[in-house]
Amino acid sequence: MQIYNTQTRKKEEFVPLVPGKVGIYVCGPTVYDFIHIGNARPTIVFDTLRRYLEYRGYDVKYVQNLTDIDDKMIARANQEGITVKELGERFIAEYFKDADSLNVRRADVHPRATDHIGLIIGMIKKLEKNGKAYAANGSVYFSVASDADYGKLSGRDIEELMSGARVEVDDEKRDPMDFALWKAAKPGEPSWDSPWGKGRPGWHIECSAMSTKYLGETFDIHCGGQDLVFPHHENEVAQSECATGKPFVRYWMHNGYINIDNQKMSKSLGNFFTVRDIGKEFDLEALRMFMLSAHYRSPINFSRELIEQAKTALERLYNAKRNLEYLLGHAKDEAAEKDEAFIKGLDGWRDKFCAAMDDDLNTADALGVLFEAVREINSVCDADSGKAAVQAALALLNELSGVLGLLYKETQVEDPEILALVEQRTQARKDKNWAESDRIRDLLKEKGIVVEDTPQGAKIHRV
Ligand SMILES: Nc1ncnc2c1ncn2[C@@H]1O[C@H](COP(=O)(O)OP(=O)(O)OP(=O)(O)O)[C@@H](O)[C@H]1O
Ligand SMILES: [Zn+2]
Repeated sequence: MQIYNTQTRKKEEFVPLVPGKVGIYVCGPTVYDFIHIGNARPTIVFDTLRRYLEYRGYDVKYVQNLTDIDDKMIARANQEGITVKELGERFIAEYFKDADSLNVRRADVHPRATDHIGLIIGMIKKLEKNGKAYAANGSVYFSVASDADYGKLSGRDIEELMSGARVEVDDEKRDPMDFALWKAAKPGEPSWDSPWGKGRPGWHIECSAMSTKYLGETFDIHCGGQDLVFPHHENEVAQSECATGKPFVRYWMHNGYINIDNQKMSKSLGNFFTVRDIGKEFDLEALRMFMLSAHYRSPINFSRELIEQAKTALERLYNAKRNLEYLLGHAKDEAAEKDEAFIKGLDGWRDKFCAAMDDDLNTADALGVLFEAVREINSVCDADSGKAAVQAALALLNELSGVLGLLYKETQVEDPEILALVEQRTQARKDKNWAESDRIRDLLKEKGIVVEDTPQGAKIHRV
């Protein structure tokens, strides 16, 4: 697989550190509010990366942190009159609700910053010992000037950064580019004991400390949105490499923005839609489809029309699936003449799908392949097809859409109450009692069941 590595600014062949195993760290949300659909992009895209690597046989360890202490957390908790801990618990639960409704699998570990204070302090002490950090008035800062490699991830020139940085009045930092590893406690803020007095960790250090704990000092893939390249990830590299003396991350992957009118969707600009709100208007599987319809590094300008399009595209996949399930229930055991070539041809679709995903996780092209495959399946599979052919087509459709985390909703209806209603409706139609048949159809619709009358009888499926 080729991966575009932000650090080298080119596509590189992905070779894991340990054959057969992959360690992935994704910067997760700061849990002070509901996530917006910009935040949902890395969540969905990197969940798909994980699924694909597993599909290709890798044993993946996937870690996503939850930032549950920082300035935004403290400000919001004060505003709401609750503790930072209560705020964190509330929005961690809300985050998982959204992740579940986007069919994003739980990470193997979801470390929280506040559960790792001792570990973080240990790393800061190491940096101090290595001459890379200094304490000032109960806070500790990373000394950017002490790190000759600083700027290598984002490709920024350190001299330029230094000269451009603003010097704050009363600044206790030696250089304006230095950043906080530990922040001395202010009155009313949550704090922990440390060698420098009471305080709390800075944001960047939590990711360095927790990724190392769960994935090792050097690991394979680190992901996040483009806005994190600088300063967050640049600072992570500096902290980790200066603490361990080893290379930190082998491949850096960054997703492009979800924009509104070509401006990044963000809380501070107020131009955002939460996943929860979009979920009131659309089935969130359509939002997942929308995210995967573009390459993860391309910006997407958000519009409702694009989600509508994604919904229609998704419906085409579900129709194909239902059709195959229906055919399977009626197909003959013996193969039709056309079946052998058709079954052989299915492997070609799988190969093309993987070729697209191998090209820097090109989900847009992979979806294109899936739709081409569906077009062929729809035109070849019919009432004459043998069972094996229909089964193979259905398996391929489920397999490839499963890699993308799509097409997971139940399509078959087994609920006895629903089946009894369908039976009553069939009887009403036989009796030419159209009013009753329409009434039952509407009742079924309310329960999310659509009835289609075919020459073979009533076909039902979930909406
Ligand atoms: N508009 C966007 N498009 C794509 N990814 C985004 C967007 N906004 C944030 N992200 C990503 O979402 C993840 C969670 O970010 P974080 O919790 O820092 O967001 P936030 O601070 O709440 O967002 P905001 O940028 O709106 O203030 C990060 O990987 C970040 O890069
Ligand atoms: Zn991070």
